[in-house]
Amino acid sequence: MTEPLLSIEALSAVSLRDRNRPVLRDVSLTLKPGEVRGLVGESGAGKSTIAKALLGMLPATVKVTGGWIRFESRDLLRLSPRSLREIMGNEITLIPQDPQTALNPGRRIEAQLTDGLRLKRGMTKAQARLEALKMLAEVHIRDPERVLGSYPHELSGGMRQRVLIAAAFAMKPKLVVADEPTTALDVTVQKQILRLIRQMQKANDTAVIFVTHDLGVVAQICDTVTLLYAGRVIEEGATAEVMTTPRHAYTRALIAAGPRYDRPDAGLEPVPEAIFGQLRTEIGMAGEDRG
Ligand SMILES: Nc1ncnc2c1ncn2[C@@H]1O[C@H](COP(=O)(O)OP(=O)(O)OP(=O)(O)O)[C@@H](O)[C@H]1O
Repeated sequence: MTEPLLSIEALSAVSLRDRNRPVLRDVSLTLKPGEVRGLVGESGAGKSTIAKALLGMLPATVKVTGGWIRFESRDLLRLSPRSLREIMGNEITLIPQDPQTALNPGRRIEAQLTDGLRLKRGMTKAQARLEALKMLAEVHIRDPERVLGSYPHELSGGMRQRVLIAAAFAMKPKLVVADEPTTALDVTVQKQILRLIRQMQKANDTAVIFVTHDLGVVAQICDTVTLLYAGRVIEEGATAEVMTTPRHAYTRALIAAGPRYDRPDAGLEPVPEAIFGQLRTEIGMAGEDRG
């Protein structure tokens, strides 16, 4: 059996901003090298909190109350800031939600792509430029010279996201955390970007944690899925199995509601209110506000 690359064990956290309300409740999941796992759930389910914990970016107002995050043999929650800095941006990287805000508007793409290569891989300016051109070609950017010379506002949203995908894979990381990477893009571009992430992941055999609201996206690109509600794992397993034989009534209702279950305007069946009641009882949320 392959050793897991990542193993989250009984992770619990509370929000200090919100009267110590539980944000994560005993969350466990494992990820093998090269596995693509979807983290799915409605707003407030705790997906981003898990992503931030993996990236060493938990806000001061979220307090971990128990559990471990083992990355290979290291416990990410208890590493020195220096060891964390060595891992983040190198072994674990991020594809962010909004390519617009993730890039520095005042610097050309070349400077933003080559900084890491020069600093972390010790390349000269000329070597880093060549490497950046290669990286852009890998994410199917046709005129990499022009893109390197551009400022972010001169590129489309899809192009900016390609640049960030190139940057995320540039260091040959073991794990990429993709935090709703297509939410800010047009539907047609979304499809291309999903395909690209999957291609890059396969070519490099990188493990990916893919945060999304969208079960349709999970079905398209994730090998495995963990479904969260109010910080609790409700269902998990191989994507094909969960989608065809879901065990929990909530999962069944989400699948029936269609890929965009989070958008009532899509005109699909909403999740019946009774199921939320059942979830709240199971999770032991009596007395907590729903939010
Ligand atoms: N900076 C913060 N400080 C304290 N609590 C927070 C903070 N950010 C989020 N929370 C709380 O953590 C809970 C989970 O939020 P989180 O952002 O992880 O959910 P999510 O599933 O990613 O939702 P979304 O899809 O809306 O991003 C929420 O109840 C929220 O109130």
